[in-house]
Amino acid sequence: MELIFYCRSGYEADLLAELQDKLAINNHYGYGKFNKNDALVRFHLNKQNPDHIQSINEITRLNAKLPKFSELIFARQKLFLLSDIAFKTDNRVAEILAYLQMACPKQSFSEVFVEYAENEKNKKIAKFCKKFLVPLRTALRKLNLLTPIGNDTKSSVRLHAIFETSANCTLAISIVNDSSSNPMGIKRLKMPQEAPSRSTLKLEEALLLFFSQNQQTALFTKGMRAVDLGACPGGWTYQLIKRNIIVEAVDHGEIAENLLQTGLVEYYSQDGFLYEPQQGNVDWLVCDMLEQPSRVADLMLKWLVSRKANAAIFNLKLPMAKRYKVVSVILQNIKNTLSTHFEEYHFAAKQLYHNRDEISIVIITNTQLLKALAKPN
Ligand SMILES: C[S@@+](CC[C@H](N)C(=O)[O-])C[C@H]1O[C@@H](n2cnc3c(N)ncnc32)[C@H](O)[C@@H]1O
Repeated sequence: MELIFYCRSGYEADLLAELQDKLAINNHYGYGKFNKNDALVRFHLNKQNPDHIQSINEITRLNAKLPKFSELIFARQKLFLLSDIAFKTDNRVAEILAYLQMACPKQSFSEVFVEYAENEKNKKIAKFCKKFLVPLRTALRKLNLLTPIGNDTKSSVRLHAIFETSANCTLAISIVNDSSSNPMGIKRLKMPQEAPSRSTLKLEEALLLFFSQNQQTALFTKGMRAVDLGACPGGWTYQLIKRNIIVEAVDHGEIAENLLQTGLVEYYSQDGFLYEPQQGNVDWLVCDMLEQPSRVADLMLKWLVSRKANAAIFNLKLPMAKRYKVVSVILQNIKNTLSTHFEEYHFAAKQLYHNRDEISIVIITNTQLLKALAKPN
């Protein structure tokens, strides 16, 4: 059995190191393969018969013992390989359907993605993928292999047709509640016109990835207070005031005038490492200061442990080399400190599409906010 993961181009070795580390926790061993900058890693699991195509049920059972997609920092998508197909004819749709009927007859899918791993080389296949989606989807629908639109009892698996060239295709499946719901594992966002910087998309994506809509509504309520360290020109502050949060924006730089005019932003030209909240504490601490990651992590912990903040969202800049190793030590230190000081806490970390050489982290330590997090989707 082979697993397929997408990641940011250039991060393949980091993702593989993470996979080896996290799979070994449950005694899963194997080997990974990737080409540098391909944005894709294939991981062959030992002790799983490679020639036997497992049933979807078997895959689901196996998946329960693997690290969850949400636990993988560098993975943009988590897939199970069905087959690599070298097309023999021009009728690619027919060949894909023939394979599916042979390998997993009557299996229906919640949806189908025709996609590629996002790298420089693959840009030329984008147009083909876009065109190929319609005939493949139509053919799957005709055979009742796709959950009909509007049907609430959706299949628990998604079909992925992955292309590098039009002559070959890799068929894979993802488990709907343990994978990215975005084609290519990429959350595409439109730059909001009133936001003063593209950085705003980092916080918007983080909120969408880490929380469901219901959770967001419960976690960000009118009148809550936040501190934004390294706020300028104000992209993150913009996301917070959009959610009716009062923001103390801290930075020596210049904050966008339109944010100040909302009446929800108080600007403080101070050092983020020394700043103290105006009312002693806040609901949310956010931080996008480009600083040494361990220094930022320590600062976040200081606020959380002393109850100056109930929750935090922050970015950690990644080092140039051994990124997984360095970051996993920092994250383990964070978790150790949290476990010492809190009976219960929520922690998640991910490299987002809008992150470059950084990762985004969310931590919630406050009991009320943890309850809000328990809201169903
Ligand atoms: C990547 S930018 C933040 C962008 C911002 N999140 C946005 O969405 O517009 C980093 C900011 O951190 C600020 N910064 C760096 N070190 C700081 C410090 N010690 N105290 C306050 N601000 C700091 C910089 O001035 C810079 O404006």
